[in-house]
Amino acid sequence: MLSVDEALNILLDGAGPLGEEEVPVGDVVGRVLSSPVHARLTQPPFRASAMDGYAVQHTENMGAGNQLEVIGEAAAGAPFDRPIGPGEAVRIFTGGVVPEGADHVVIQEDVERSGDQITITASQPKPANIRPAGIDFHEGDLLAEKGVVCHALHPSLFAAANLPAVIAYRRPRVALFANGDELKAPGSNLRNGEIVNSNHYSLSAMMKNWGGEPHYLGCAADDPEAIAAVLEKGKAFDLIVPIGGASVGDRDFVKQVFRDLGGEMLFEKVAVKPGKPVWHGMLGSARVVGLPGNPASALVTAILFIGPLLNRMLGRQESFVFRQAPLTSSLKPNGPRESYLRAEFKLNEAGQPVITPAGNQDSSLLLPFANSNALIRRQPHAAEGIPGEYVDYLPIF
Ligand SMILES: Nc1nc2c(c(=O)[nH]1)N[C@H]1C(S)=C(S)[C@@H](COP(=O)(O)OP(=O)(O)OC[C@H]3O[C@@H](n4cnc5c(N)ncnc54)[C@H](O)[C@@H]3O)O[C@H]1N2
Ligand code: MOO
Repeated sequence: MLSVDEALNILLDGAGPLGEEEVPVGDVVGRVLSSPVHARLTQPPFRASAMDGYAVQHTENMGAGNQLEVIGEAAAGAPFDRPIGPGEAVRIFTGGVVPEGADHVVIQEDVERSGDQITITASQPKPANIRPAGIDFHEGDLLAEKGVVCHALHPSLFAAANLPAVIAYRRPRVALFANGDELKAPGSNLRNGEIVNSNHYSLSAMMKNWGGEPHYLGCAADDPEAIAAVLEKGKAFDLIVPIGGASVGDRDFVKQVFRDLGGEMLFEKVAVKPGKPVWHGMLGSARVVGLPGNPASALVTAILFIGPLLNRMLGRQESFVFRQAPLTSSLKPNGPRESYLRAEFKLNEAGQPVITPAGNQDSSLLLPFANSNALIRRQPHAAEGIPGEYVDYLPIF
């Protein structure tokens, strides 16, 4: 059986970005830039007042008792269009254009005004309260590199640089479908043997977080024709993710139908626990990653395989960064598969990082997974783990 690394190498071989598109700045959060973004203007575009007050020419020993004549007003968006000279002042507001000739703004708290006369009431030791043009960035400056994943600060940064849109990699379109006669929608009256169809909800949420565009194509019955129909639909997508029917049961038809449709199988099993039946192939131009039906198996294999694949399809190269923390409880010796244990990472009462594996690691369980924020990685045949021993873990959620 392939190791996780061997399977990842096959899966990621040849995977790369899918194309580019223009994205309005308001929608860039989570998108990956496909080219560097440069400022289209200098910000601020002019010398701007940082305070409400009076723009003046600063003089040595300027301070209490100095009188100046107010010759006009400069509000934000409405500049005063003449230069000012010694002894003159222009009423100015925060964000207003500082008139030519002025190099200082006396804040209004330091001034008494009487008609068009102001008298300064406090020492003004040096020129202040003016933001030079371009203090934030200049036209042409690099705002964000190619490959950056935009976060909540980028929309305002790009907008402030006068950019209505930027160019990002197209999001991979993912078709996912469930299959199984026993699966019913949430809220159904379940008969004996039926369970709720739940995997695609969290899988879709994770794929969205990884930058993909998930489309749920529904739940196919355990019937080759139904599965063929949904796989055919999936061919129009970048990635097809069948959920369940991956194993060896008589009614696990997905892989057989995939082959009958001309699919090329690239691997069928991985030495990983949970998730051994995860499989991968090509159907036309669509990549296919088949996930096992057990919920924890589906979600762990999605983290291990679909996350990195979407990352590559978005032009990114990063791989997992494992961290280390000491165990709070013991672990049984590991079997022959690389294992990923649902676990909670936290700081203990002494403020030290610790990690606690969930008590039950059965691959059908969702509740302990939902209460976890990490996966502990155990190598094949790892010896018993003892409390205090450092283990590798992958932060999730
Ligand atoms: N003889 C063997 N039996 C099994 C093997 C094996 O190697 N030999 N592998 C086991 C492993 S490991 C796993 S994992 C499971 C996975 O099997 P399948 O991918 O074929 O999954 P199903 O049989 O379709 O379903 C398994 C389980 O999960 C439930 N399920 C399926 N889809 C959903 C869904 N969308 N939402 C919620 N729950 C779902 C399904 O009802 C079953 O209970 O096979 C072992 N067997
Ligand atoms: O690998 Mo299965 O996912 O062990 O239950």
